[in-house]
Amino acid sequence: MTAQLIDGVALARQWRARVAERAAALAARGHRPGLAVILVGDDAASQVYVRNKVKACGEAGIHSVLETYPASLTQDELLARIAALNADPTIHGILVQLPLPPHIDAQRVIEAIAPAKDVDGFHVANAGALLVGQRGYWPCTPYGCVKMLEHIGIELRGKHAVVIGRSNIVGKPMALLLLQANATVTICHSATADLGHFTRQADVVVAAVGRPRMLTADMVKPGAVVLDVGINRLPDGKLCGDVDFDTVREVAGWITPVPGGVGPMTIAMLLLNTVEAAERAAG
Ligand SMILES: Nc1nc2c(c(=O)[nH]1)N[C@@H](CN(C=O)c1ccc(C(=O)N[C@@H](CCC(=O)O)C(=O)O)cc1)CN2
Ligand SMILES: [Mg+2]
Repeated sequence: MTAQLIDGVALARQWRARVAERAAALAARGHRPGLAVILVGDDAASQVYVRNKVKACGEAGIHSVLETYPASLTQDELLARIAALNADPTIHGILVQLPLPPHIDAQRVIEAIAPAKDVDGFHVANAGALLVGQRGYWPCTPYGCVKMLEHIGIELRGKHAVVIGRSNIVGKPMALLLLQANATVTICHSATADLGHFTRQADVVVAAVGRPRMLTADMVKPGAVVLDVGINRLPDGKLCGDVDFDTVREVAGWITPVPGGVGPMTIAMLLLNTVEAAERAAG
């Protein structure tokens, strides 16, 4: 059996078109959605991601402002910029691209963003809202994974989902979203003994560890859905996921590629959260 591919590029395109319709409807009422993107430092990958975000905004009819600062920017200077954007009525979403330079406390910066404008869903108020099932903003990568699972029509109730990774931006929110969909959820991480013991029981595996091709075919139950959140740059410059795609695709029922899987959905969900924030502000 060869797994069916979940095409993140095509699904993201569909979501971006839906966002564009909602943005146009808001603009017609005089409420053009606006996103501020802040980049500190010169991380090459981050530069690509913020450029892609700004471009995607333009295509969806979302106004965007890109603020780039040198790595020498102080934390207080960054906090002052966020305070100004919090007070700017033309801006509905604010995101600070991660990672930040080491002299800046990322969590302190995230907590400075008004929760209503935190379209990354990283603020503790949004994390708490997800935990207790209240309305808030969901982090874009796990949100994109949920949309992919909905798209393939898998019923999660009673299924066993294994999340590999426990970061605040992917692993933990992913586990909570799967739990909300009535899956039985196991979180595995770097200290998990015998990872394969867990993943072999999984109907859904979400790999978000940042270790190239660590999930191999012998660790996957035949027919399972495998979502690969990893984006690893190999020494030869090629990109690969956390999943050993070529072998796992022979066992899994569904699989996401890297590139072209979860990554494009992350940006589509950022746009969705931004248009949602603008709708909420417009009333
Ligand atoms: N403030 C944030 N910082 C970071 C986030 C985030 O959601 N908010 N996530 C990641 C980076 N990221 C978005 O910011 C991101 C990474 C990758 C992709 C993507 O589409 N990747 C492509 C491949 C791109 C390439 O060639 O390098 C793919 O998977 O097809 C989108 C968004 C960390 N920081
Ligand atoms: Mg830091």
